[in-house]
Amino acid sequence: MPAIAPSILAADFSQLGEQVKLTEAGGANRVHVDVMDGHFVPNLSMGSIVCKGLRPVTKMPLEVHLMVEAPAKFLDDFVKSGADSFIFHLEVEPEPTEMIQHIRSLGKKVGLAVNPNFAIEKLKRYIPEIDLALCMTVFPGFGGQKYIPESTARIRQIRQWIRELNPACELEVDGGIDARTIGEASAAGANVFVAGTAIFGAKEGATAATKHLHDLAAAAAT
Ligand SMILES: O=C(CO)[C@@H](O)[C@H](O)COP(=O)(O)O
Repeated sequence: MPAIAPSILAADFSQLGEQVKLTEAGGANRVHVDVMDGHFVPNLSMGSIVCKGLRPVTKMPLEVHLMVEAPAKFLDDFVKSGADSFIFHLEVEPEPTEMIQHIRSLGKKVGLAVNPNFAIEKLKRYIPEIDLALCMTVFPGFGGQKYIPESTARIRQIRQWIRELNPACELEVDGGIDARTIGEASAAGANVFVAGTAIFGAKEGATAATKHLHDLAAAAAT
C-alpha cells in the first residue's frame, strides 16, 4: 500500500493543526516536517517547536527530514517534541552508520536521503541498515518545484537494490509529486510520496487531493 506524506512546508501555518487534520481525513499516513538550516539548503524553515505543536493534534507519525549540515545536534529536541522518525542526508554524513545507530538507540526510525545529483551507488551499501531511502526528485530547499524526470531511473534502481538487500525498507520520493507525476514514481518502485503543493494548494482541498494521490499511486504500483 502506498503512503502519502503531506509536506507541511506548503501548508497555511495560521491553521496548521486544521490543515494536517484535513490530510488525515483523506488517508494521509504520516506528516513530513521539512527542517532547513540555510546552509545545506538555501532556505530556512522550521524547528522542533512545530512538532511539539502538532503532536497533540494528530495520531499520524511525524517524519522529520533534516536538510541541515549538522543533523545530530537537533535529534534530542525533536525526540522530546514527539518526532517518530528522522531522515538525514548522505551528503552531510558520508559515513552514516554511527548516526543510524544513534537514531535507533533513541527508539526512532531512520531514513537516508540523497539529492538528485548524488551518486546512488553510495547509498546502496547502507540499505540493509535503514528503514527508508529518500530519493529526492528536486533539489531541496523550496516547495513548488518540478519533478526531475531523470529521477525515475534512479527510483527504479534503488527499488531493485531494496528488493535484493532489505525488502522491508521503504522508498520515498520528495519534490514535484502531484497527480501528473505520482504514477510514474509509483510504477518505478516508490511507495512513500511526499507532497506539499499538490495537497495544500489543491483547488479541491487537502482531503480530496490526498485521497486522489493515494488512489493514483495505488493504481500504478507494481
Ligand atoms: O523537501 C522539500 C523541499 O526541499 C519538499 O518536501 C517540498 O516541500 C515538497 O514540496 P512540493 O514539491 O510537493 O511542493
